[in-house]
Amino acid sequence: MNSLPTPPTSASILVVDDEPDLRTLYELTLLREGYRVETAGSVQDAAQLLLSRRFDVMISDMRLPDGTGMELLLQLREQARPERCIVMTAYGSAENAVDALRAGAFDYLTKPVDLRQFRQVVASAIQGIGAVPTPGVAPSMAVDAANSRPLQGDAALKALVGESPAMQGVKQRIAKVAKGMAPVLVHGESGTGKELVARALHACSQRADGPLVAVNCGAIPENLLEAEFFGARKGSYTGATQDRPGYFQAAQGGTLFLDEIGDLPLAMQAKLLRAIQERKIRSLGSTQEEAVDVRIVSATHRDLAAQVQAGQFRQDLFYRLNVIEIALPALRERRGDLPDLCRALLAKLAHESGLHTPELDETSLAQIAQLELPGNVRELENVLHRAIALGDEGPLRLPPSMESCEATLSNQPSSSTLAPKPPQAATADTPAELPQDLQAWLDEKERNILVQALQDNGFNRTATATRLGISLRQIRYRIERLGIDLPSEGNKHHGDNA
Ligand SMILES: Nc1ncnc2c1ncn2[C@@H]1O[C@H](COP(=O)(O)OP(=O)(O)OP(=O)(O)O)[C@@H](O)[C@H]1O
Repeated sequence: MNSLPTPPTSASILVVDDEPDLRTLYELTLLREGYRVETAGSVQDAAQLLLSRRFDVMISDMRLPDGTGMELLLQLREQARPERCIVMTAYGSAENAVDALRAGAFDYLTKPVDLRQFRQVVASAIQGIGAVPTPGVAPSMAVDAANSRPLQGDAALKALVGESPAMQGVKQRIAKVAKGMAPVLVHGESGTGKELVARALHACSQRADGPLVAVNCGAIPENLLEAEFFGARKGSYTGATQDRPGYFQAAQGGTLFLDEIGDLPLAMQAKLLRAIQERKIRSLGSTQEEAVDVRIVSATHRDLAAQVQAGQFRQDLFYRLNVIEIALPALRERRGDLPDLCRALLAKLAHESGLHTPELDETSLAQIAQLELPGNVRELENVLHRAIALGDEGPLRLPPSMESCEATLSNQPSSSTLAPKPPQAATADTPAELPQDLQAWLDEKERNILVQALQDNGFNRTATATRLGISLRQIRYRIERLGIDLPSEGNKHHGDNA
């Protein structure tokens, strides 16, 4: 079967398809790429081959005469085999593809298979296996080699501070799903660390050497979305004086992180869905389509399922993005992580600002424990930033006049060691009735505070940021996120190429 000479360390691939012509086409395509190939026409034949040897990758059609590619995939997973699986599904059967990804397939291809895409997906599955094992070598080698990026991935996981059971679960899930191509949707309140999760997914994947492109979907003007995502050819719109790559091109071979995906307008959702399904994009003003090899990680603080119900988010796109979900806990659900978080954030802030790292003693921790912190870790970071900036030598103390904290102090009785807040400060801001939609309620509060502070500071963002104890980047981000219109200056920051 395998007649062409192959390099001694080439990867080995098993192709399973019952149509002899297609089998030959795939086999020849792969042999030309320098891989070693075996083929099988049924589940039984494939199982027989798998009994006798290991492969690096198995590519299987979904529908086979005596079963399904899914059965083979599940068998491999049950036996904890190292083969990466690519399944081929009929055009339009999105459910099969999603089910296969959920069951642990590395990736899927839609029939009729585009050979360029076929080569790309296989290359992507092989990439990161490292020193590709020759047949007969212990399977663990392939697994170890596939994990050949422990330091980068470890560092990114460590940046996600917190050892509470909820955070341990999140980190385990990241490590488990990082290696595949399945789209991941990260869900969590604002400030819970969704971007850190996306970075960890990228760093733990075999794409870690490729780019990570982070995009805030809510911050791009609607008329620029298409050009920003897919690129634009010179002259395609006023101001396009040269060819410009889009986020998809910039993320080629890496990860595209779509933050605030729930803010994407419906028209753009349709275009994004097409790009994800076809894995091809067309730059604005171009007649040519180009293939893209990008892993999609998206994030939202919204309830996307509810947005689907309300007709604000396309169900098919939701289905595509949400193949794997990672839910990030709010800080109030993991209060036990506060000491570790404070230590890590203080060290980071002190390093960034050149200020000393204050000691955290029981009193400082007790003070911090009194804060509700509805803005999660980002709010904790802001509180600590202000405390360092305003504090004296010695252990960290929250300044009694820390106005931005007043609203967040809990109603619980203050400890005598704390700088006590008048109870009315806490209750004045507490709604008579609990909000139906906490995030919308918090957004509204945040918006009012920002508008007030911007007005007080003549719409100078730097002065407003200083007044509120947050960084310029954060205030820009919040202004964009909450859609606050500034009288003179436009906000141009939307993509953030890491
Ligand atoms: N577990 C964590 N460990 C350390 N730092 C964290 C953690 N979670 C969040 N942070 C810090 O909090 C800030 C906000 O995090 P991040 O931007 O990832 O949140 P987010 O959930 O993406 O927020 P948003 O929805 O508002 O975009 C960042 O400075 C980040 O480094």
